[in-house]
Amino acid sequence: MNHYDALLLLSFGGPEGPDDVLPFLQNVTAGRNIPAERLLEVAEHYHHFGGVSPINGQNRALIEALRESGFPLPIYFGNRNWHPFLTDTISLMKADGVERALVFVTSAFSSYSGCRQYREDIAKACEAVGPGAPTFDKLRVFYNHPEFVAVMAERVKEALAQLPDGSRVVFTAHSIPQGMARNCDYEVQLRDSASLIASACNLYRWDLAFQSRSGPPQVPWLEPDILDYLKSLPRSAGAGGAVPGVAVVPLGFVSDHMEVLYDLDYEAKNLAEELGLAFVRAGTAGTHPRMVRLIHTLVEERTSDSPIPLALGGRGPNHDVCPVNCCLRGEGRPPAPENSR
Ligand SMILES: CC1=C(CCC(=O)O)c2cc3nc(cc4[nH]c(cc5[nH]c(cc1n2)c(C)c5CCC(=O)O)c(CCC(=O)O)c4C)C(CCC(=O)O)=C3C
Ligand SMILES: [Fe+2]
Repeated sequence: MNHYDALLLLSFGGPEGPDDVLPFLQNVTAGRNIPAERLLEVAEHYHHFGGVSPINGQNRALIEALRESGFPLPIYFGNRNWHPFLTDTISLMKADGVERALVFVTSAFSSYSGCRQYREDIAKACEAVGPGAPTFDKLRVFYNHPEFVAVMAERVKEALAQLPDGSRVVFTAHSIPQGMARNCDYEVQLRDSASLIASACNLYRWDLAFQSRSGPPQVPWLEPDILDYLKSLPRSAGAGGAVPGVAVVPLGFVSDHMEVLYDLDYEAKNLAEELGLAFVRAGTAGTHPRMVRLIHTLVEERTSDSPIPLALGGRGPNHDVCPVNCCLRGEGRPPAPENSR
């Protein structure tokens, strides 16, 4: 029997007021190659919503829903980039006598940003806290878990019910540099997850696009961008006929984040309007009761003597313990100019 004293919900963090925006963005981009103009542009996205990202509130609501569901362990909340900072949370856990904890990371897919970087964050925070810090075991990613697939299928159906027949379904996820994508299963997992959700909705076609690209323009990131995708949809009654509308499904975000509010609900929606496309943004998983059940089952799986790991499709349950080279950051370097050597 594997015993754990607590669950840590570990997330990205986001600002909760105008004064938080710049220091938050500085934390996110420290040591990253993000152009200054991009940073100012993103700061404006946050200010557009009063400097408040929904992410922390969504995570607190999920923790509340877990507690109300009779979760068997005390739950702690820590973030990479904003309060409550992971180091403070781990200090608190140590003071409370927690020795061994499971970690639920708020990312359904594996990438440097969603997997390895969180493990590095834990290692750094434990080092800062010093001797007596708890040990942590990360729960596996859940992109093909039946509960996650079921929630997202429900979200897709809700969106399609508001759209004319013949509308397209496009799943979106945060773009990452192609160099980073080569080091992980991010894109394969996204396609697998999207295809499982589409089957659950009896959809015969779906697409995958990316959003929220950052970094210098000469570095290739995953494409197509959601805006280019919308522009590419047939608009006149040609061979296949015009596409009347689109359901945009933020598959890569487990709850509403600034990227969802700004890049989809504002930018993509405005573009769709200009293009004459009906537009519905599907909901995120958020605090759906199935998300709560998902976390219960992931924890039961790790504490049971005879676990039955649930997974749909052909890829099976993802690993519990990451291999040494899992989700390396990758170079993301721009290609050398033609005339240099
Ligand atoms: C894969 C992935 C996820 C999903 C998995 C996961 O959850 O990790 C994710 C989530 C998020 N990304 C977020 C915000 C930002 N991401 C940035 C920058 C970057 N993201 C990247 C990737 C990802 N990001 C990458 C490769 C960069 C380039 C810099 C770097 O190599 O690290 C920047 C800098 C400015 C910009 O250029 O956009 C910001 C502000 C927020 C919070 C939103 C809110 O406040 O509601 C969340 C949940
Ligand atoms: Fe990001």
